[in-house]
Amino acid sequence: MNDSPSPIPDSRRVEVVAGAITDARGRVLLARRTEGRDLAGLWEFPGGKREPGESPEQALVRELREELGIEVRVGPPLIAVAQQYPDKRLRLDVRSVTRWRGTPRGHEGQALAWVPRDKLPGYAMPPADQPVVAALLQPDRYLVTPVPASPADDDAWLDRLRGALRNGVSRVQVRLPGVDVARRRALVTAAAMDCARAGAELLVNGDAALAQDLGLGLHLPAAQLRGLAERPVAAEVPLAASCHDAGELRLAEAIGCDFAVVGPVRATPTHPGAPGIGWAAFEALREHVSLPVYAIGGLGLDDIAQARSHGAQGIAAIRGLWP
Ligand SMILES: Nc1nc2c([nH]c(=O)n2[C@H]2C[C@H](O)[C@@H](COP(=O)(O)OP(=O)(O)OP(=O)(O)O)O2)c(=O)[nH]1
Repeated sequence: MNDSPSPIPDSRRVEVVAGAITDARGRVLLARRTEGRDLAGLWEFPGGKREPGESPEQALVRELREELGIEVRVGPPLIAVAQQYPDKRLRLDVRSVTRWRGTPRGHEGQALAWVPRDKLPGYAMPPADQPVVAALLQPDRYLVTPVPASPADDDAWLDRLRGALRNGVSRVQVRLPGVDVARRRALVTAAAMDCARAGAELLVNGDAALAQDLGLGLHLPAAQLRGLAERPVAAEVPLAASCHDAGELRLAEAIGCDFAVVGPVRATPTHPGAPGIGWAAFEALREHVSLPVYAIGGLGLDDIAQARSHGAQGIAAIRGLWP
């Protein structure tokens, strides 16, 4: 599928800064957009448009004073999401806020709700907010396993997987190209037990039958994704896809993928000769969908903050996450 050029000119770019305001019980403050405004009735993170000459921090302090009557200390960046809307290109820059003075009230007549984190997906929100909610709830790293060189290495491979789980990985794609069916099944079964014990999610790369059989998630290579018109596994199991262009991302969203992976952002030994697309191209692709999207290609833990600043859920990696 080809990338269609964006129909929205750069002059329609709108910079918005908002707060993920979180109280001591971990609840997040949402505000409901009032009637007569764009996206009326949807819930959002309080904030608003940056004015000329304002830094994001200054804009957020002003907006939250005007809208909620509180004086905030702006915390670290959570994620900045570029998103295409029918009439504009939005960039929603969300900052964590855990410290403020005063009690938030809807000074513009907007309803407010303190929402426990796990209840956030139940609130209808604008498209740019879906990746923000995912950034609050889902892992910022996605391990893709390397292939054990020979059957003699399978035990060591499982040891390394356990090491990765101990290091905090909680979303894993088992990718075993060239490994025969029986050995693949044995490795995936053993890996699934370790992941379950660690509370981690496991997705099998490219083998829908095996995923279905073992009740595991499925990760679709782009070539498989392109042949699908509907979700190939039950709604209860995780589904993800590797995508390289806007058409593949839209298809991944349309068939109900939970998240996608886009890259290579940098050149990597796994794909010799393929140059990295860079962060600007990653961000431009991401804005076509509201799925959480991991960046892949030569990335490691040190790249997570930069990935988030370009709208990524986080990083996906083989070497960067394998101990
Ligand atoms: N504050 C905030 N705005 C959001 C979020 N998600 C999202 O798509 N937006 C959009 C809605 C608006 O188009 C824009 C924020 O501008 P604003 O709050 O100053 O809204 P407004 O009604 O004055 O703007 P508009 O109707 O003229 O677009 O960003 C969010 O979580 N928080």
